[in-house]
Amino acid sequence: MHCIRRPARVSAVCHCCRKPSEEKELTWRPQFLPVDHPQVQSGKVGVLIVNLGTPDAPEPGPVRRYLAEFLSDRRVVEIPPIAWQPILRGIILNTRPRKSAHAYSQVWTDEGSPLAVITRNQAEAMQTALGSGVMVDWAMRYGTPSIGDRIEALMKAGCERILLAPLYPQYSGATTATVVDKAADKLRTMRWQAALRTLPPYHDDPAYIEALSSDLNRQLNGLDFQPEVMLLSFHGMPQRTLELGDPYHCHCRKTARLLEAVMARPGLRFRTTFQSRFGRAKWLEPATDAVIAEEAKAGTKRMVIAAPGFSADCLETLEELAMQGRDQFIDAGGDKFAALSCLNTSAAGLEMLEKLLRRELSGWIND
Ligand SMILES: C=CC1=C(C)c2cc3[nH]c(cc4nc(cc5[nH]c(cc1n2)c(C)c5CCC(=O)O)C(CCC(=O)O)=C4C)c(C)c3C=C
Ligand SMILES: [Fe+2]
Ligand SMILES: [Fe+2]
Repeated sequence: MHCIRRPARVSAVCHCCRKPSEEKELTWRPQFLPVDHPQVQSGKVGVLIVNLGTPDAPEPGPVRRYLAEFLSDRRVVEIPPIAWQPILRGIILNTRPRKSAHAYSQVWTDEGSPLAVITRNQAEAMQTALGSGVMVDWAMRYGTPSIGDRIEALMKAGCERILLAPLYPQYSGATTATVVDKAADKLRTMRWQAALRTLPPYHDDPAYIEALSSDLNRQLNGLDFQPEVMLLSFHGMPQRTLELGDPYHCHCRKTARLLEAVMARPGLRFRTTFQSRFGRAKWLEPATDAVIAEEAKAGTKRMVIAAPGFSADCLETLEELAMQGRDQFIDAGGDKFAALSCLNTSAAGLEMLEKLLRRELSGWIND
């Protein structure tokens, strides 16, 4: 019998051929084993939490590098590279980095970009929650730390099984799928691959809806005004992706419908909108900025906005919604405005995340 899988172990001894990895430990090596047997660590389970990515600094150079990688992903911009790359290199990367760097500088923290800081904190909290039987790490799809490097690190630490957890509740080709592609690119280079599981979209998972409902209700109860309308603003996508069969739009709509029902706040109107339009193509509608202005012009005085599709606060929520959104609302005649936080490391958010991860780890770890 060659090999029986054993519980998690990181050993200096290969548990298959029982070859000690350190030459000095070779007290009993049978004659037939090769002397150059590599060091082996095995039997562990890893979780890799992934989010979109962010520049390394709020300056034009790092933002340019980040945007170049992000916007060259063919799942993000579905224009043939022969047409797109000249526009990207010739126009966008010469104009947008300066503007975006300024926006980033308004939300940057002492510890770094909010998206990276919060994602790291979520991973640390999951390490504590799941215990030492699992190794939890985090990565970014674009920029650093990269998915490939962190998969390699988990495997070097002995993880033979990895749960890849893109923190996108709503699936889209431009987010969830490209994370899986990137992980597969890394595995493609390996002789001995880890077994991979992926966290499915959780847009309608009762644990996610409950977590959102309880955390948003908690934040609403702490406001010093009673909002008339609550916008549920999701990141936009080109309209064409919906027509091509991407489920993202349906997932967003379903999250919004379930959330509104569970939040049960009579007297509060809910509207679903799509933000962060990029480029000239038609994007999903209605657009968040248009609805903010339309509401204020129609006489709405008190508005709150939440972004249920973002697991962590980032440029798009802290600058675009909380800062620009407020200005748009007040300039158009509104009076009171609040942008609510994402689930981040709230108690409700972490409890939900632990539940989802434990479920997907089922059979790999003891409950
Ligand atoms: C939550 C899901 C996201 C989807 C869907 C999404 C699609 C998408 N985004 C762009 C272009 C940009 N997005 C940018 C920032 C950004 N996008 C998401 C999430 C989704 N994007 C996040 C979490 C962030 C914030 C990153 C951060 O560092 O805080 C940016 C960069 C910022 C800027 O220059 O404005 C761009 C550009 C496209 C084209 C797209 C769908 C096809
Ligand atoms: Fe985006
Ligand atoms: Fe649908």
